[in-house]
Amino acid sequence: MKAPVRVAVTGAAGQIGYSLLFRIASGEMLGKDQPVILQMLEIPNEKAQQALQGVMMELEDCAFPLLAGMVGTDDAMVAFKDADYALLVGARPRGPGMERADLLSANAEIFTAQGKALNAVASRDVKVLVVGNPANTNAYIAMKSAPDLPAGNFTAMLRLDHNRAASQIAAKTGKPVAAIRHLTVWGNHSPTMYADYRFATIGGEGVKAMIGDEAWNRDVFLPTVGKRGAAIIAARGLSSAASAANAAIDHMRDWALGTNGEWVTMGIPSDGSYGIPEGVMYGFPVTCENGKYTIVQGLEIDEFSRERMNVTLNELEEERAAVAHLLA
Ligand SMILES: NC(=O)c1ccc[n+]([C@@H]2O[C@H](COP(=O)([O-])OP(=O)(O)OC[C@H]3O[C@@H](n4cnc5c(N)ncnc54)[C@H](O)[C@@H]3O)[C@@H](O)[C@H]2O)c1
Ligand SMILES: O=C(O)C[C@H](O)C(=O)O
Repeated sequence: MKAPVRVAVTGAAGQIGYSLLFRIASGEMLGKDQPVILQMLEIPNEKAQQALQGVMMELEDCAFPLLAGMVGTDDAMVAFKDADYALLVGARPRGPGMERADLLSANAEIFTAQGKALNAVASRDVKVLVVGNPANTNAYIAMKSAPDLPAGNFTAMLRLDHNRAASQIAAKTGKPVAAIRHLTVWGNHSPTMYADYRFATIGGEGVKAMIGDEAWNRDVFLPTVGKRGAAIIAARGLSSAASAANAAIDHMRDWALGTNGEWVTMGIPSDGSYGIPEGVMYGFPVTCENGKYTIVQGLEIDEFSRERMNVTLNELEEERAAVAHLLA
């Protein structure tokens, strides 16, 4: 039996937490041979802490063979202590009358504090996934607040967008979703994201040629994928939770256990590839092996794609500028 690893999850009593924790404890994220210790963080509020206790009771009641321990806390220094994996889900939601800038600064405070706590107490190899919105900028803030950890340990979740794009393509082509390869989503987890199937294949055949409909790409596919989060909120009255938790599991599993050469999308600090300025937390196509991700290189960027990639880049740069004073 392997030694247990420590998995920190913030916002553990929230919607996504409820879909996520049980799957981590059952081995779906890190493998059926990998025991885990769950270190769960919630806000210092009686109701939230009580709800967290309830979640922990249920985790106990599952008698998961791989669940080697549990910690529930309101202290980030406890939750992140020696963490090997950290899923930062808890964030401040947008309230009535709140502008995007207010949301950015409310979350900047949370992710500055959590970045500092990770810097102080987490494993030096900790793999961090930020789910809480605005995910890319929150991940950027946490990364900047943790100068002693490698910047590449911080990632943002674009995998839900990637999975949404795959399902739309499967529906359009009538092919199984599992057969789609080489798909990606560039940029920000926001409606400006650029879902790109120009390189995608199904059974070795190019998806672009198979669909052969640029108007569908521009007028149906891109808006459907980009606005899917809003469509779910409109339908459910709550934001996506099970699909978001599923994407978080996919992201961490692939990062930790590898993709066997297949592309997945991760929000990562740019290394300058594809003209995206270094350090910007941007969705890229990557492959993963031995616990490391590598950006897929050499893809041709046509004029339409460059335009889309710049729109989402500009939005990220605006978000970065809006929080810059908090990171000084
Ligand atoms: N990146 C993505 O694809 C994606 C997809 C879906 C949702 N999200 C985002 O994920 C976040 C969580 O969604 P949810 O539906 O679970 O929300 P939720 O409101 O149900 O749960 C969030 C939980 O986080 C807790 N929390 C808030 N601040 C915290 C802090 N500083 N430390 C620890 N816990 C804290 C809250 O008390 C709450 O229990 C939201 O920001 C949502 O917009 C992102
Ligand atoms: O869109 C949202 O606000 C929720 C989430 O980020 C999503 O994509 O479902």
